[in-house]
Amino acid sequence: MTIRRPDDWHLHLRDGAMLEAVLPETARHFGRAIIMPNLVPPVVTADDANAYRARIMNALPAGMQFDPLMMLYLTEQTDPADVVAAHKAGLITGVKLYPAGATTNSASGVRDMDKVRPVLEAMAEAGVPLCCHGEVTDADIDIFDREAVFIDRILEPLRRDVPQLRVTMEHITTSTAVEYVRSADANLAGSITTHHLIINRNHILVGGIKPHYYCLPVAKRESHRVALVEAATSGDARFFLGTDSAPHTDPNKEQACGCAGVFSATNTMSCLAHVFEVAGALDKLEAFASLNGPLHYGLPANNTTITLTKRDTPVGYPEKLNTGEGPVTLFDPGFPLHWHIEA
Ligand SMILES: NC(=O)N[C@@H](CC(=O)O)C(=O)O
Ligand SMILES: [Zn+2]
Ligand SMILES: [Zn+2]
Repeated sequence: MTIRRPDDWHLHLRDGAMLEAVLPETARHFGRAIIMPNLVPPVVTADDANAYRARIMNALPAGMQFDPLMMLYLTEQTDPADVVAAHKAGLITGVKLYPAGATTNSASGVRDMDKVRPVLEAMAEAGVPLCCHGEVTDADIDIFDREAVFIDRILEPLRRDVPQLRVTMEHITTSTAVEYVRSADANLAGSITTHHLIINRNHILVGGIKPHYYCLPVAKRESHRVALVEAATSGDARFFLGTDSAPHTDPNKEQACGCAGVFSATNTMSCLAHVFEVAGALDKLEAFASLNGPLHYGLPANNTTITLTKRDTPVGYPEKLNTGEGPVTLFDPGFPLHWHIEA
């Protein structure tokens, strides 16, 4: 099966030795990716984004083609003029909202949505997309409810007050989010990860705790996974791939307080072909991975292709990627992957 080259609309490349190790894993199959700005310190200004982009291009092995789409990390100090100018100059694709404390390296994120209202209004006016980590952080809200409460308390009021803002609810994990995106106008889209199409919370918790399946938002019960598969394989243009491939070294995952994040860049396309085949929707894979994302961000689809071939012999993906910072365990879907990718 040959499809347009896919893009990844939510990717963590990190920096330094980790960046060098993980970048080829994405660039091998993907044409572009939205690069998450949650470095330490975060990517908050156009200058930061420019410098980070240069480090990424510098780490790209000779002969590989890849276009990193840069994001700014929204803080309560973000200057609306800097954001609008950076977007106009083509330096950034959008701005990322992390509710403070919601996930990895989100301490500089937003505590009070009123403080960022001027930036969001300027973005709506200038057509700058907003990407959201859609979870509230209130201590009294159960971790399995944090996405649904984000819709009620943050996203719906924001979209009512600033309806022209183009929003992606990223890495959605619930049928509530699927329904919310379906019920909205074209200014709202939902990205879905590879792992949330494959695992539910049992994978994390049954038979011993599995740190390599722990990510945020945390995987929910099976009925939510089924809703995500239905959305992804439906062909509905408002749903597209954002892998949220988020490498952490094994020592950082396998400990009493382990980091959140699943690393799936290497085998994502084989996993997706499997999921779409099981759903009887291989003909919708191209829309989900290669067409719907560019449509939402107002970009053309890639003009090169990749070919996926199903073989009797499974693909021999390694269990771990060795990086200069230590080993990173690759997402294990729990079944053999027979779809081979030729880029
Ligand atoms: N998804 C995760 O569990 N972790 C991401 C952050 C994020 O996307 O929320 C990371 O940076 O490690
Ligand atoms: Zn997130
Ligand atoms: Zn992420």
